[in-house]
Amino acid sequence: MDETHDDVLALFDGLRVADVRDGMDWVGLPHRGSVSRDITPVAPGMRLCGRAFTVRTRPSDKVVPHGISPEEYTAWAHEYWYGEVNTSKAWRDGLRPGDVVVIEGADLGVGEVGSNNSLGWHVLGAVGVVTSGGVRDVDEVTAQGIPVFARHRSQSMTQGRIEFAEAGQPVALGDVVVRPGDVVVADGDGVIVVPVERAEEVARYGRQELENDKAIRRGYYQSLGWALDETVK
Ligand SMILES: O=C([O-])CC(=O)C(=O)O
Ligand SMILES: [Mg+2]
Repeated sequence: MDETHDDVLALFDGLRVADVRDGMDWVGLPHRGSVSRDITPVAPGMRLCGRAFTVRTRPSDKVVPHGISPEEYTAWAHEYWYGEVNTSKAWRDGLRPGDVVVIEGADLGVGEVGSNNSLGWHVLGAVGVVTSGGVRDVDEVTAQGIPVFARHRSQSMTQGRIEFAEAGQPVALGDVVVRPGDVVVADGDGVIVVPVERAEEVARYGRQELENDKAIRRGYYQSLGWALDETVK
């Protein structure tokens, strides 16, 4: 594991997306980082912080065979499509603990992330997934709790629609560029990407704003006689 990088990630511990946004503003990056607001958590309460592991997919022009039996279709879909064309076999062994799988998707109504692949990537160390494409199996993704942020919910598998293009290169999440190793933070406010070389100072001023906010809200809690919770301690 890259120790320097993990030290940087530790600086973001507990920071909300709003704090990271503030930190970006404080260090002169007001127009950078905030990912399109239509990329949202699958379920309320999902949050993640990690380093970007980038994957790009692309619309496929490969032809789906016609007139084949369902058994032949099974072999084609499982062995050819998921084995060779749209496969995470090409990159998933490169995942390390603390990675966020960031997928540049296509607006094709495809559920390229689901309960199966997101859980498999988590087994290999990923803390969650952010895609500019779609998610399916939303109820199971919710129950499993591995954070997934996506642009839309879509029923379809990828075959005949989307194929793997490359991993480990800069990708687009909407109009935000994400490079491998950039810091990705996501919660109910959406997703923000921090250029890794600015991460330390962004976290410093993000934490300043979080502590400021906590102190004010703690006072309100006390006036209301509310028990203090983690958000104000
Ligand atoms: O099969 C897919 O591409 C997505 C999916 O449903 C899963 O991983 O569970
Ligand atoms: Mg599935």
